[in-house]
Amino acid sequence: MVAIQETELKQGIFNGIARAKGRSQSILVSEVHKIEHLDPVDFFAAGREKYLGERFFWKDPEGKLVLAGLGICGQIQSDQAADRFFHVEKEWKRFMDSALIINKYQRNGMGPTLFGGFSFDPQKQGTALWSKFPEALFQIPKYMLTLSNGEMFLTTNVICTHHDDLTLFEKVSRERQEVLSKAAMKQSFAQPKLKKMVEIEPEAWKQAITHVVKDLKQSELKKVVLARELRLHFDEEVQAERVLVNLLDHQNDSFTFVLESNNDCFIGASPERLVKKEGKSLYSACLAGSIARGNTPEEDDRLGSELLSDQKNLMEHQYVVEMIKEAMEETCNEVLLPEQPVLMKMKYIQHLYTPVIGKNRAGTSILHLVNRLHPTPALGGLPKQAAIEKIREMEQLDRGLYAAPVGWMDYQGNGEFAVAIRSGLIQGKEASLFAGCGVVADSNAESEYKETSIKFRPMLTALGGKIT
Ligand SMILES: C=C(O[C@@H]1C=C(C(=O)O)C=C[C@H]1O)C(=O)O
Ligand SMILES: [Mg+2]
Repeated sequence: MVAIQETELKQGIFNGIARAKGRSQSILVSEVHKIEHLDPVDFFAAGREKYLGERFFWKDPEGKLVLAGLGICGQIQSDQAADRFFHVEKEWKRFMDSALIINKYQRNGMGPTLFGGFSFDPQKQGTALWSKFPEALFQIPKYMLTLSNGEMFLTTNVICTHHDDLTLFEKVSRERQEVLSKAAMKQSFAQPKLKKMVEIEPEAWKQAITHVVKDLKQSELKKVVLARELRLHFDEEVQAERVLVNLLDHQNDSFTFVLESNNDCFIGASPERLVKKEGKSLYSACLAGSIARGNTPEEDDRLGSELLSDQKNLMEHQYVVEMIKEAMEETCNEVLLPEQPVLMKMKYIQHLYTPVIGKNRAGTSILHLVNRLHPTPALGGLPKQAAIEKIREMEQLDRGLYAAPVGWMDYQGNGEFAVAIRSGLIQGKEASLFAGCGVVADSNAESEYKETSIKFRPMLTALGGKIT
């Protein structure tokens, strides 16, 4: 079992309380410890009893960084459409301005770290489906495990107020020990049985595609992404841990994320980065244009080559490249990207992929970039505003956090956001899955329908179902 030396946290809380008294405001104390190896999923699962509904999980595709957060030490939310990015930024800065940070490791994703996401379109009328998630939802966890390049760290975050005394330290230290003892035990999670699968209005969806294709031929619109929903019914409550383990096993080269809010759970394995910031280095990705994987290596190669030279898919992709390049050039001195896309092969699907790298000019925050980039034409369309309005008008689906930015940022301003696709919302014994596709002037409703069916597969398989 992992035991932690207590002196630094005790001193930190002592100083935090003194600072809270001096300034008449609450103070965040954050302490980082290097710990022995733990399985991050076991850590996440250790929070089931006490912190259910207040947990998150993140893994980047290479597994260089894994985060698992338990409990809510602080939360930033917004239901305001206009300034939600700015609001999160401002509140986060307020926490950080007075925070006491004990962290001798100069690495990303530890110490005070914010995890959460934004909704796709705060101006679209929401439905009951996403009632547990505001337009922006970010958590500062009580306990956070960081797996950073193979080494493991535990961050403890505590809010100190002027009413507190050192019994706060005793409480936190007891609670933390409890979490670590539980995390040291392996747990198993049942695979619920899928009883029923309902495709929401597939025919109406195809008609919407045909309608949009007509619009694309008659207006300034070049691309619109339309998405649809699958509703699943199970014999028992679905536990996020089971789905998470399945995603990590079968979609390991994705961004894997879990964000709980109340009793609902948003979860997914996305191949698509929105933006990553590491010091001055910025990374983004253009991912659009899709084709199935082949059943044999030869068929797979043939499909890959077909995708690389298919005009409809190249067009779908090129719109994304143009927009991301332009957005990155606004804040970067130098933007590098290859001239031609390459293939990104996932388990069930292959995509056209263009990586983008930039050197950030001083002062641009990751949230500024998230705001500028979201939604890229891979998830919204082009021109941005007209496409969002078309989606608002034509799409039945309440996207909620689907296709929107989900990710983390730390107190040093580093962070990463993925585009939350290949995702689903678990609600007790039910779940909704989401999938969309880029509609351009050459699109055909039937093949876009098939493309979205493939895109449901990662989540559907993780939930124990399959598409025949
Ligand atoms: C919208 C989704 O995927 C996006 C649409 C793609 C396409 O239409 O070719 C490809 C990758 C993603 O940017 C989804 O998976 O739901
Ligand atoms: Mg497509």
